[in-house]
Amino acid sequence: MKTVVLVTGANSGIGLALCDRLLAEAAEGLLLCLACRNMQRARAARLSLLASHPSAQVDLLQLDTSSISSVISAAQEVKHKYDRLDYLYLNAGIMPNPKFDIKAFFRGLFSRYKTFLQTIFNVPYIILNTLISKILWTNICFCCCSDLSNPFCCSKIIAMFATGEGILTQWDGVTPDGLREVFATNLFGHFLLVRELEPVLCRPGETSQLIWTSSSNAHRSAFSLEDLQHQRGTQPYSSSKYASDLLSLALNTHYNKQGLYSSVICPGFVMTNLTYGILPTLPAFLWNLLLPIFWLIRVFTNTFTLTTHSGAEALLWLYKQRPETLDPYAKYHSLTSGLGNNYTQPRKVLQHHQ
Ligand SMILES: NC(=O)C1=CN([C@@H]2O[C@H](COP(=O)(O)OP(=O)(O)OC[C@H]3O[C@@H](n4cnc5c(N)ncnc54)[C@H](OP(=O)(O)O)[C@@H]3O)[C@@H](O)[C@H]2O)C=CC1
Ligand SMILES: CC(C)=CCC[C@@H](C)[C@H]1CC[C@H]2C3=C(CC[C@]12C)[C@@]1(C)CCC(=O)C[C@@H]1CC3
Repeated sequence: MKTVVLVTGANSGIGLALCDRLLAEAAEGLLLCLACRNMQRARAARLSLLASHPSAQVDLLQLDTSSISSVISAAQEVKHKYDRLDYLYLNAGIMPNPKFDIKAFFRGLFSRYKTFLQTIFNVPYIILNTLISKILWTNICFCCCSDLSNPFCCSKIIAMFATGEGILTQWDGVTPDGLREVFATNLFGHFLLVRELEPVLCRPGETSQLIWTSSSNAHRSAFSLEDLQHQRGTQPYSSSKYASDLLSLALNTHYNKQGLYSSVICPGFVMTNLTYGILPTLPAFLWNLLLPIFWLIRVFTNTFTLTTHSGAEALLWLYKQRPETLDPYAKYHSLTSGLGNNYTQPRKVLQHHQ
């Protein structure tokens, strides 16, 4: 009997890399279903997978997670075609029209200018302080750096690179169903899919796994139970990802006794269609020019996984785990060391009392 795996948003980026890695791991025993909104792109993805894994069984499913009717008919098709679903990767996601806020970026960077340099060059605090104070006394950046002795200054810069917090602006729309687009695509459509697929996910005596592609950009401050769809805020992506972390926890409470387990992963910062739009003046291939800078940043934060192959690390790692052994309060991070080695690390994301 083959292991049935369904991946949403499988035609590009991290989803496609995951499919490739799953097939490299276990092509023979796998029945892989690519769930995509655009069938032309889905067919192209299928062909590229079959080119490197000719013996693989790869099915296609039309699914637009932002549309209630599409989710319901896709779920019907799955239940009709397969009598089991072992893994459901909830990966499709959007961050509409993200823009890099250059002002906020430099404000964040230079307000901690001295501490940043201190870390990079590892110059003792006292020498650096004297030097920089003399050179930059009149520099406004220096004025901003009011708290040199604060060891969190540098970690704040690293956090800015790791999470993108405070340096991105986004946009959100409304779907024909009347839902906010980011909420519907990233969260609600997936939730509905899980509910609709209950009969094939919850089978007596067997386990199945739900695996959400969340983000380091998931912030509690962006999420409110009173405004689930994030109609009133400016961080819809962050809100939807935080909501997926919470939902995963709730699904565990609800479904574990029926053999269904849910986990969240964070792929790190990966260069994909989702991120290419962030620097709009830069065509996708020119992003590669930034690679040396990104490799340098990676020395300070192992969250710069950069490639889709590396970003899919935690997704693949979870595939190999027994779900009962996983920590529902953890987010599993794809990480890449300064030397380019990929690994997965659980990090506590939600405290029991939250
Ligand atoms: N790149 C990064 O740095 C990070 C990405 N992530 C998350 O990883 C996941 C994958 O994104 P990534 O690979 O980066 O970006 P991509 O844009 O390459 O992949 C997103 C996938 O989701 C699909 N998708 C979008 N909207 C819908 C929809 N309504 N219905 C069905 N499928 C849809 C896209 O299809 P189509 O090709 O038709 O647009 C595409 O296949 C997302 O959930 C994203 O939030 C999380 C953290 C960091
Ligand atoms: C040198 C230079 C021009 C740096 C700018 C880099 C930024 C464009 C990236 C730094 C951290 C990145 C990041 C994301 C987008 C691109 C950055 C802001 C995400 C927000 C993308 C979507 C996610 O889910 C999380 C990512 C966190 C890190």
